[in-house]
Amino acid sequence: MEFFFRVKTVAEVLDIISSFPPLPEEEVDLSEALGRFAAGNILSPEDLPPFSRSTMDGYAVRAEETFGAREGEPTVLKVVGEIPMGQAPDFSLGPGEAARIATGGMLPQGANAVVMVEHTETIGDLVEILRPVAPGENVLRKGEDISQEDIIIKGGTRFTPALLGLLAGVGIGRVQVRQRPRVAIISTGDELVPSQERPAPGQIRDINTISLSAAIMEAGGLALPMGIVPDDEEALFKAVSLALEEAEVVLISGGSSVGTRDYTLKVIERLPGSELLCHGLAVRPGKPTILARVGHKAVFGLPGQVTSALLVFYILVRPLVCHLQGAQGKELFLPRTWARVSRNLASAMGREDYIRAHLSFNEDGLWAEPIFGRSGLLSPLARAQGLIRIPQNSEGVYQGEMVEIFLLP
Ligand SMILES: Nc1nc2c(c(=O)[nH]1)N[C@H]1C(S)=C(S)[C@@H](COP(=O)(O)OP(=O)(O)OC[C@H]3O[C@@H](n4cnc5c(N)ncnc54)[C@H](O)[C@@H]3O)O[C@H]1N2
Ligand code: MOO
Repeated sequence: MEFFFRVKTVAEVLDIISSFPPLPEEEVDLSEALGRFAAGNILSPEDLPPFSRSTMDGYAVRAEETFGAREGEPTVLKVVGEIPMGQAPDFSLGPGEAARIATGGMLPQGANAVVMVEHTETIGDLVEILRPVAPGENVLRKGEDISQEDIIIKGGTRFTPALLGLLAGVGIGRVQVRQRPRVAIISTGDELVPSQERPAPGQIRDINTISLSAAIMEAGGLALPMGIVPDDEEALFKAVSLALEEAEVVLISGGSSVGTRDYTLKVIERLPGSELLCHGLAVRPGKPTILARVGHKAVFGLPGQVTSALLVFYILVRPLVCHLQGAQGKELFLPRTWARVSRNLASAMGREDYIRAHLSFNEDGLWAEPIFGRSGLLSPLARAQGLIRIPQNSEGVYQGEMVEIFLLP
């Protein structure tokens, strides 16, 4: 029997993944850009805010004139007008003058600070300033949020709600992104029935199609579920060939191991122009992972075990789906943090371990409590908020040691 003859490390496979060409660019509305990646740096065409604005309701003043003001010894200024919202003031502030202003109002020429209304007393057309303000106090300077020519977002970075807001704020309505990769999912196994159907004895419902589809969408890809294929080499060959016409990435769930009914490897090797890049990954769980290149497209054989399939997705497929969309650097991976581990964990040298973990805070910071369970069980993963990564060159970690955590979507 042929065993895993090309066990590769996660780092090696990630390196291979970076050699797939990113997809072509397209332009989309801001409303469609959330979670996608900027194709290049975006520079601001203007200042935000475009003029200096008050951050408080009160009086626009010349800060220097308020120095030394206090209750009993106020600075008295003449109120020369009120600044209407949404309009530029049609006057400037001279010495000894103040103007009523609302939060967000445009500072008049001559003013450089705002005194909050609760620190003033009005007497007719005069205002007593009861506390001093420093220059710039209670004011958002023109260009303080973003200056013209500032880089708002770097190429390869994911659009977040706040970044989209900044782009809207400087009048950018459309952005360049890379196309969403289409990712086909083929579930294999004679025992599988569609999840809406009632399984007969010996059958189980197809879980991986839905969990992988959701993971693909979370990563910004377009999920193409191709249905269930029986343990039959010809049927699988046909399904994979069809999937390769439709998608840039094909996931075959199940049949990746070394059993007599595991046809994934045979089928991949038969695909015209296919190049086997990895059969066997130095990771637990997920060892029987396959990756091949067919032209510019990637075909993964994912382990059928429900947790292994999703974990390998997060470790390898998600970075590819992000890379194809132009993601760079840490944007390729799930967000990472560090936590103390709540118990000793053993690991074997030469392989990375990913352990599901419950995350919680106490007075020492973030703690990761491992959740154990075989890879055929899904609820330990469903209960986890993170994955502890034990690197390849480690024999394990001691209770209280800091460990790297991937935060689960
Ligand atoms: N002799 C050995 N046997 C196995 C090894 C090994 O090294 N030597 N590795 C084990 C590991 S680890 C894994 S992981 C599995 C991987 O097996 P396959 O990728 O060939 O997957 P299947 O055999 O088709 O399925 C495994 C398991 O998962 C269930 N499954 C599959 N697809 C789905 C689905 N879409 N929804 C729900 N459940 C699914 C399937 O019924 C099996 O129970 O191999 C081990 N064996
Ligand atoms: O390596 Mo398997 O993927 O443990 O279940």
